[in-house]
Amino acid sequence: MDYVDLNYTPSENDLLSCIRVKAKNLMKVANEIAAESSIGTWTKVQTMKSDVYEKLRPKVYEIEEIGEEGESKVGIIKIAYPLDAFEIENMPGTLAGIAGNIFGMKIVDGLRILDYRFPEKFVKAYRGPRYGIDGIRKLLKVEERPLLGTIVKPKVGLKTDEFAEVAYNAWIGGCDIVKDDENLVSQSFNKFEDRIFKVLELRDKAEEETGEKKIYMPNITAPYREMIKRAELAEDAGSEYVMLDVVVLGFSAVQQFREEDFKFVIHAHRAMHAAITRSKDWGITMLTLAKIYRLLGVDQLHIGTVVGKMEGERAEVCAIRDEIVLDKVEKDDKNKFFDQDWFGMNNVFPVASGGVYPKLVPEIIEILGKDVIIQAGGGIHGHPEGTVKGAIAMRAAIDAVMEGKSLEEKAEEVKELKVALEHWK
Ligand SMILES: O=C(O)[C@@](O)(COP(=O)(O)O)[C@H](O)[C@H](O)COP(=O)(O)O
Ligand SMILES: [Mg+2]
Repeated sequence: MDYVDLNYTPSENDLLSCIRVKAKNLMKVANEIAAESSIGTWTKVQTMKSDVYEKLRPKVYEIEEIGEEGESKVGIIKIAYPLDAFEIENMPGTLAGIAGNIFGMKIVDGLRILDYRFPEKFVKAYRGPRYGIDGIRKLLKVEERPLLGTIVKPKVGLKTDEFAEVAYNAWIGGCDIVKDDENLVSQSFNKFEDRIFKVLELRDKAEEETGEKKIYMPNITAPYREMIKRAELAEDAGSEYVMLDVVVLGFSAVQQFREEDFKFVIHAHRAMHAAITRSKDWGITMLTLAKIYRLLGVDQLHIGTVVGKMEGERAEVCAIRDEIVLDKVEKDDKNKFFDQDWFGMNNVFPVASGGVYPKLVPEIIEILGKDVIIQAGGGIHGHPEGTVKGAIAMRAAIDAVMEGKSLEEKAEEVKELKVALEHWK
């Protein structure tokens, strides 16, 4: 058990990992996971140097058995990795070790990474978000209320002009933000190079007519070099934002994009995350991914709504919010397994999206607070009277909360909200 040292006290400089494991023998599997995720393999090797072994060997410093499932024991293990084992500025390289082969080992019946604690030196090796919540509020000139966004629906299929008109209607109705859907890229019926100019032209028109700052989030997700070309187009067209499907793009592309010289606010969509985050026995928690994306420098990130169509319990979604919003996070041993200091790194604006409609707005704000971007696609374009009225209804729902009124009271003032409350009981 070379890698197990239950008397070890982690140092401030260690990268810490907390893992839920299922296995016949927790001690043995903890030892194997520590080995396989660092300098070891299935057998002793004659090529091992004592200094390598001493300096770079991680230590399993906690093993807590929490239950049994069939013949397997279930436990929470914590491993402390010395930073010298990593090229700390290289996120994909780091994850290849601490979140790589270990998932494939026969000896584990379940392995889920619950949380990482990134020490100061590691955190400071990353740029983090360029804007953070304050920077985005300044840009949109919205001081306190939640921001309102929409996703143009149908997801794909509208021609460029049709798409731009829907965007314009959403802005006129009161949306701050209009975004592409995660799978709208540059299909033949709506080419990116056409859409970006057409939509921003109508954005400008909507700004003039409403006197409000309006934002378009174009999805530039594509193979890297093509993504850069689209970012340059967005820059030329006058976009302050871009949207990245961060999970399908990969950690390398997201890290590299943040290190380019663009000044965009980066909106991170997490399509495919649930393939990694949803199973309670396997994978990596969304909280852990969210911490990684904060380091990599996204400014906005989808975290769930609790009350909408996507999976995500209240405690977990609130824990994720804490990790991306707060500067000093305290552990709760339920979703947050380490105290995490972000050493002044900018925070990330949480995005609540997925099956949202006006009736859910008060609950979302009660759960996540006012520093949230509330997005509705179907909940706006599905309004019986169309997009403009749908946006008016969602905006009124947010205003009701800010004014301390019930939705029903507000619906007496704003008939579009009344229609929406009737339609989506
Ligand atoms: O395609 C959709 O489903 C959405 O555009 C929402 O549309 P609706 O408002 O019409 O539901 C978003 O992609 C989801 O919110 C993503 O999920 P999450 O935010 O959980 O990552
Ligand atoms: Mg979508």
